[in-house]
Amino acid sequence: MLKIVPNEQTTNKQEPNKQLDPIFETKDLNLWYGEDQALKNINLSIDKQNVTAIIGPSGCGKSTFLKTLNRMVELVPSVKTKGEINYQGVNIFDEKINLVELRSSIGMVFQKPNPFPKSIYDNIAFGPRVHGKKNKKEIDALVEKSLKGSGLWDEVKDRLGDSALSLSGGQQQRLCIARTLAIQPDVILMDEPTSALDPKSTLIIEELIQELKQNYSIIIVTHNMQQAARVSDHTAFFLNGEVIEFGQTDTLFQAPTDKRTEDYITGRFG
Ligand SMILES: Nc1ncnc2c1ncn2[C@@H]1O[C@H](COP(=O)(O)OP(=O)(O)OP(=O)(O)O)[C@@H](O)[C@H]1O
Repeated sequence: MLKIVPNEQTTNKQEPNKQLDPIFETKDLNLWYGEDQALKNINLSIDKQNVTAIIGPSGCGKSTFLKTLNRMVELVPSVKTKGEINYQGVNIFDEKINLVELRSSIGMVFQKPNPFPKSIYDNIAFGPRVHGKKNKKEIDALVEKSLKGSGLWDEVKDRLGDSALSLSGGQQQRLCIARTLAIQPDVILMDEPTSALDPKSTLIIEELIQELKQNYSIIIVTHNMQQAARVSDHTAFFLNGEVIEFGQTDTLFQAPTDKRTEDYITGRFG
């Protein structure tokens, strides 16, 4: 959790049974790698406890946008940003922001499953331990809860001491999701989480995304338009670093308002 008091805008919208306020609002967000501009005037409002898909052709800035949401993109030294990203009402570029807290609030799952070469148990326990949890019972409970949350518990509960590398690719990706859940985030960023998986494992992860959105806000980059249509509530279409169209997924796919969106989703380019 970020320990910065949210502004009024956030607190006064927390009414029961009403659409929750946005988890992210970007304002005139621009980003450069050196001299090359990768994001141009991005203004998006992303809902809480929703799945938002980011689609668009290769090189249009999808991953850059995703990694900007928890400032991971700044690991590239040449990166410069301008504009705002308000996360629960707090601008993440504010100098008071603690990046460790920000990144534990906004977890990330990558394209290729990347478990540590450790046991299944230690993969999940690693993050909580780094964040200071020492109590074995507490860590055991968190490991179980996280593996249940990613739908992997029943498959691994009798072999928690086995190497994570002994799991299948799909299981490894669910382990990586469990590892993210163990940090107790509010948001899960997913960068093409199923592109390295077979259709069956893909389906399992897509079903999992539907369950996870009850408790988390999910933003997923995908090249697969059917996947965006299946799993997301809202979709943003990016092109050359700009958001061309953003809206309800059904509307964007069935009645796009911009010709470029239509051309992309009908496979005319990209
Ligand atoms: N580390 C980097 N250094 C310099 N330029 C980069 C870096 N990462 C990305 N870029 C450039 O920024 C632009 C957007 O890249 P990005 O990876 O965000 O696109 P993408 O839409 O996610 O592409 P893909 O679908 O191929 O993964 C591209 O022109 C890319 O070459």
